[in-house]
Amino acid sequence: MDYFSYQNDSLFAEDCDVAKLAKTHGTPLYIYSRATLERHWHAFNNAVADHPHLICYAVKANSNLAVLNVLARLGSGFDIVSGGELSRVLQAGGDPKKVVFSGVGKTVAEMEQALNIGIYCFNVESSAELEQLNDVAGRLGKVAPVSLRINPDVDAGTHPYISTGLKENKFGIAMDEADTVFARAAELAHLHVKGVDCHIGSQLTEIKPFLDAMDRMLALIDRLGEQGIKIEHFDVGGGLGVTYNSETPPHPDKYAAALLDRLNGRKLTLIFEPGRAIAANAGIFVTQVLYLKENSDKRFAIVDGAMNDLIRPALYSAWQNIIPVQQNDAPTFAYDIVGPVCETGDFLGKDRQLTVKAGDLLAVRSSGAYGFVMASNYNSRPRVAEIMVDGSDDFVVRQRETLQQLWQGEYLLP
Ligand SMILES: Cc1ncc(COP(=O)(O)O)c(C=O)c1O
Ligand SMILES: N[C@@H](CCCC[NH3+])C(=O)O
Repeated sequence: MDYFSYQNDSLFAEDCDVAKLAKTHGTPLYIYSRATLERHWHAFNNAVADHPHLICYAVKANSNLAVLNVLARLGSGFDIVSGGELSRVLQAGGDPKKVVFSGVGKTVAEMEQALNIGIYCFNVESSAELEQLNDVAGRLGKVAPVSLRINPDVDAGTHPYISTGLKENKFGIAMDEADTVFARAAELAHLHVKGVDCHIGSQLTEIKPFLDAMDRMLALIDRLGEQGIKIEHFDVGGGLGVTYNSETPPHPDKYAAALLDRLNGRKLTLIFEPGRAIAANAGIFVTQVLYLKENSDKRFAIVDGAMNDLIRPALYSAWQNIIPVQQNDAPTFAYDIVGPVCETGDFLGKDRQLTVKAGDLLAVRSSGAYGFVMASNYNSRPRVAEIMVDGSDDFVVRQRETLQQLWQGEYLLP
């Protein structure tokens, strides 16, 4: 079931006419579907329903308060990477007791904030961070719950910029140091060792790399058990891919079944940190064609949305489907869909077969994850509005930025 589909040639988001939303709220515009977010979260939660688990949505994928609130209402936990994300989770009604804190560069202030609030676990990524966290917890008279993020050195088979589980990547503690760092963690007075975690990359479309990583992590967990270090949970990270084009990532059911099979009866709570798999296909980015331009080689559709609004195509050459908001049968031509930003890399798609004219609306699909959250004000472009649809209702969940907001906090010299 696709909550973004055509009714009489007009694109709908659930029961809302996308063209009408664009007219009411202007373009460019992000539109999210509540039903899709909920379905994707339940897909994970149901997949492990019979096993102790926690689904910690990766806030970085889409941190709009309404998105977090929809998931918090389902009982979701959250994977955060900053004090800012922790504050957002609280603001959205999320339960701090279900928060795991990842990231290679947690500051003392962020550690203090999370310890004072009382989160589920810190995912510690280096020896230096471990010592720092122990000191901070001691100073506050607290015991920090910790999991060590281990870099299993497996190839996730994804884009190099979003691969995180190789030795050459900055993430996690190297596997060959893991036993020593765990032993150190176990003897530090202000830490309580709870778990082991890994996250090998994003947009994985095969189960095998996950299982390769899991085998190495389970071997570590078994060794730690023999040393008397009891591990309560295994956090498998996020990374499950989505269909942007023709990828066929496993359904969470299949993915979880394979992991549970590998657990082989071990009594470990499983933690999942899905971001993209929950949010990407729950959102579209709507943009309007400003001008058509052609030369002897190329046709361009110049649209009002740009790389500052949706950077994935420019940054990773990511392919996202671009579809008309109003379908028709007229002949199609190959267009590069480009934005107004002064960069050659400013494109949303290249060589797309479309029928378009100035004024038409286009929707870039799969834009709910790593879309708005990566937006910038480059070229002094205000960040766009975000809408959430729920059946036939639509809600502004973030207002379009104003020009005044752009230079708020900037000052002229006296
Ligand atoms: C530690 C951690 N957990 C979870 C995620 C979410 O990843 P994804 O959106 O691919 O599920 C990321 C980002 O890759 C991450 O770095
Ligand atoms: N921003 C990336 C994913 C990064 C994953 C974060 N650890 C993307 O759009 O694909």
